Amino acid sequence: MDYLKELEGKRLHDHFEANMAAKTTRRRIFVPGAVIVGAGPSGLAAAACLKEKGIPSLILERANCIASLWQLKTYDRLRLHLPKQFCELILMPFPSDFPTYPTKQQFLAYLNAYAEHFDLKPVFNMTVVSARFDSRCGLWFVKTLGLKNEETEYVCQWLIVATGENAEEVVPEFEGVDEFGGPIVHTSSYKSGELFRGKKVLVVGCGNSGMEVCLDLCNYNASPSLVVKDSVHILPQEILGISTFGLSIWLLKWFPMRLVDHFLLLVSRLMFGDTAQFGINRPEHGPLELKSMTGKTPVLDIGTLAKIKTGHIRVCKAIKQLKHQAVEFIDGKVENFDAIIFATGYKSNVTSWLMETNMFSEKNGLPRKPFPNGWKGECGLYSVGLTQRGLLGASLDARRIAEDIEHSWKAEATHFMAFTACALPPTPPPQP
Ligand SMILES: Cc1cc2nc3c(=O)[nH]c(=O)nc-3n(C[C@H](O)[C@H](O)[C@H](O)COP(=O)(O)OP(=O)(O)OC[C@H]3O[C@@H](n4cnc5c(N)ncnc54)[C@H](O)[C@@H]3O)c2cc1C
Ligand SMILES: NC(=O)C1=CN([C@@H]2O[C@H](COP(=O)(O)OP(=O)(O)OC[C@H]3O[C@@H](n4cnc5c(N)ncnc54)[C@H](OP(=O)(O)O)[C@@H]3O)[C@@H](O)[C@H]2O)C=CC1
Ligand SMILES: O=C(O)C(=O)Cc1c[nH]c2ccccc12
Repeated sequence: MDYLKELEGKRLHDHFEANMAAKTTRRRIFVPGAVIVGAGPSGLAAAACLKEKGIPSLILERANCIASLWQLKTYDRLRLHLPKQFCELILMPFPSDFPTYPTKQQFLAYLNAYAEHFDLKPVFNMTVVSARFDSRCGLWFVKTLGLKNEETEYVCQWLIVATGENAEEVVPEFEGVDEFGGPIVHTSSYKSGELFRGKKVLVVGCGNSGMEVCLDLCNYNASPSLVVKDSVHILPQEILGISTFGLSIWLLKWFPMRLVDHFLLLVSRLMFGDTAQFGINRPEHGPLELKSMTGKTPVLDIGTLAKIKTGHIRVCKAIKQLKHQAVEFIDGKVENFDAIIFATGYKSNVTSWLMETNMFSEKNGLPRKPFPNGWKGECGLYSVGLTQRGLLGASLDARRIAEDIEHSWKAEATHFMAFTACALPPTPPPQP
């Protein structure tokens, strides 16, 4: 009994101490210019565009480095899957000796050079937990927690959301997860197939991550199986040496999307055959139409399909439930597996911290207005890199945001000059 009392007393004391610590460290900082949430490629591009126009900004980043998605949550053999000209950030090209599809290390070196060139110094380990607009003073109040839960409130006129479409992992729930017994990981913590040599691995999800992880597993002599729940478009990364993405953009200048989709599907059929014969059905809508309607990115094949054709990667139906070291599929088949890798994608986290309901959809945390208009909200709120158009889309957003802020920045500077000119005493006439 005494022990319980002592425990309760200690709990109250700890609670009091923690509260005091948090209270004593609470700070409020006024930021001239914009606060940017997220130091990924989008946040960096926005800050660079503002800097170029002489507008100050402060980037708040929850991780301890820039581009944390690329640095901490991607596998070793990752390369950009679009050619470099579609992935460089605005205002600074890739070095000319970069290959067409830069490696993850090259892309990170470029991003570090970018931050250095524009002298961007994000505040790291600073997680934004809420942001609200106060209409009485016309300012944003951005609350953050540091590593020791210390609270800081940043106050600013412009708020730029750059937290990405991949802010949180999506991990579906299945009956029997606790029974499985083997490793279960998300692709964000997968580095290479080394740990899975000789193992039977089930990869759940057939987006670009799932497809590329399967290929990597093959290269390490693991035996991957791939869950294709519904359907997916697989396109060649290049058509006769020309990037499929580049070719599509060019064709879209001349032809309607449906026709370009027909072309892409025809060429894919010629190059791959009918993917349905390997258990991979194509969606009802064409690849570009589906991308623009739902944001679902087609898979750009870098060799996975060949491994499916040779049987090195097996295709499975959706999962019904997990069992001890085994998985039951909806077609009734039960198969043994040593490990499961969820390649089930990511989601935005904006609605969890932004106290504003107009600009972002509750459903997916992305701007309600479709591309190219999703970058601007109300009351000085902006978003960059959330229009499902990859790095190219982020650069476009960053440019528009900086141009927009520049208008009010200039207007205010003129206002301020006029105000100081009136408020200051007149200059005394020169002495003879
Ligand atoms: C494996 C992979 C490969 C890709 N390859 C390509 C490609 O080849 N070409 C292409 O165009 N696109 C590609 N993409 C799309 C991808 O969205 C972009 O590459 C890019 O990373 C997007 O940049 P971003 O800054 O918008 O988001 P992110 O890179 O995700 O950066 C967002 C940052 O915000 C931070 N953050 C999130 N929440 C908070 C918070 N509450 N407080 C503070 N900070 C926060 C995160 O820690 C992160 O550092 C790829 C994506 C993945 C996952
Ligand atoms: N080399 C590169 O440049 C690479 C780029 N990327 C990019 O990164 C982003 C994220 O890609 P990725 O991680 O693949 O995520 P995606 O969201 O693109 O794909 C997730 C996949 O998981 C499937 N899925 C979701 N839930 C389940 C479930 N319960 N059972 C079975 N399958 C499920 C989805 O199917 P459905 O849609 O039917 O629900 C979808 O096929 C994309 O933009 C992608 O293009 C990724 C890897 C490499
Ligand atoms: O979102 C991604 O993963 C990208 O790489 C960018 C992208 C934008 N539109 C596309 C259409 C086809 C393939 C990739 C993209």
